[in-house]
Amino acid sequence: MTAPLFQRLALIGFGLIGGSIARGARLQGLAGEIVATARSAGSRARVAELGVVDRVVETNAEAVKDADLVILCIPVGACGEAAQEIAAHLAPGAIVSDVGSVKAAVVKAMAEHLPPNVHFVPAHPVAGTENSGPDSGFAELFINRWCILTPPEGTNADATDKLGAFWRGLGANVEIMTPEHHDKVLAVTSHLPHLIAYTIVSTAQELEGVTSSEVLKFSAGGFRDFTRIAASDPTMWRDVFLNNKDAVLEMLGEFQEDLSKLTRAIRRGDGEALFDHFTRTRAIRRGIVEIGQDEAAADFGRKHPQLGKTAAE
Ligand SMILES: NC(=O)C1=CN([C@@H]2O[C@H](COP(=O)(O)OP(=O)(O)OC[C@H]3O[C@@H](n4cnc5c(N)ncnc54)[C@H](O)[C@@H]3O)[C@@H](O)[C@H]2O)C=CC1
Ligand SMILES: O=C(O)C(=O)Cc1ccc(O)cc1
Repeated sequence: MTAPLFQRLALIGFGLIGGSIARGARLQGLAGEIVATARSAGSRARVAELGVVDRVVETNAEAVKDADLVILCIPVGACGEAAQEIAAHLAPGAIVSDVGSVKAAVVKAMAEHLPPNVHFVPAHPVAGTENSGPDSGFAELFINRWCILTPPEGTNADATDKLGAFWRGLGANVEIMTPEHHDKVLAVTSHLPHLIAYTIVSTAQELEGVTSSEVLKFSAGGFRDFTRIAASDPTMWRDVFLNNKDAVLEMLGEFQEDLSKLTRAIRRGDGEALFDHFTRTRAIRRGIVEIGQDEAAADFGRKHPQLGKTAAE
C-alpha cells in the first residue's frame, strides 16, 4: 500500500463539499487521519454518527492542530473569520486551502490572517448539487469534474502540486488560474445561471391567474431544472453574490443586452433572428457534450474501480 499524501487532513465545515471530500479521501486513502469540525453540536454529532472521519472536534483551532492539510468547507463569507481563528494554531509547513465558489474576495480575506510559514493554495471544485448538510456528500462527487486552483503569486510550487495531486486522487481534473479570471469565468458559467433560476422560479410562483399547483403540475423539463438549482442553499448563494459582485454585474449587463435582442425579435415576429440564435446555442451545447467527459470518466473508472459509478454513467 502506498503512503497517504497527507498525514492529517482537517476539514472545517462538513456539508456537501466537506462531507464529499471526507468520503472520497477515505476511500482513496489520501490522508492518514481525517479530523472534522462543524459549527453546531447537532452537526458534529451527526458527523460522528456517519463514521466517515476519524475524529470530530469542537473548535476550528483544535481541528487544525498538527494537520498538514487544512480545507475550509464553509460559505465564502465565513472564510476570513475562520482563517483568523485557525492562524495561531496551524502547523508550520501546512497547506491551507478552501473550496469557495468565489476566489478573489476569499483569497484576500484569508491571506491577511495566515502566517507566512504555511502554504495557502485556494481551490474551487466545480462540482456540486442543490443539497447541503452532513448527509448530502458522496465520494464520487468530484470524479471527472474540474477543480480550479488559484495560488497567489509566489506560492510554493510543491504545495500547489501536492494539493493538485490530492484533488486528482478524488477524481478531479485540475486547472490553475488567477482568482480574478476564475471569478469572471464562473460568473457566467455558474453564478449567473443560478441567479436566473432564482428569478424565474419566483416569477412563476408570483404569476397572477396561474396557480402554483399548475406551475408544478405542468413543469416541463426546463422549469424543473430551474427549480432544482433554485433549491440551492440560500446562505451559500447570498455569499457568492456579495463576494463576486463586480463580475456578476458585468455578466448580468451582457445578459440583459442579449435578452433585449431576443425580446425585440419576438415582439417583431423576427423568426429568422430567433432561428439563428437557437441554432448557434444548439451548436454550443453539442460542442460541450462532444468535448464531454465520457472518455476521461471511463478512464477514471478503470483506474479506481472501488469508486463504482463514474460521472459519465
Ligand atoms: N454546494 C455546491 O454545489 C458547491 C459549493 N461550493 C463551496 O463550498 C463551500 C461549502 O458549501 P457546501 O458544502 O455546499 O455547504 P453546506 O451548507 O452543505 O455546508 C456548509 C458547512 O459550513 C458550516 N458553516 C455555515 N456557516 C458557517 C460560518 N459562518 N462559520 C463556520 N461554519 C459555517 C455549516 O455548519 C456546514 O458544516 C461554499 O463556500 C461553497 O461556495 C463549491 C462547489 C460546489
Ligand atoms: O447543482 C448544480 O448544478 C451546480 O451548479 C453545483 C455547483 C454550485 C456551486 C459551485 O461553485 C459549483 C457547482
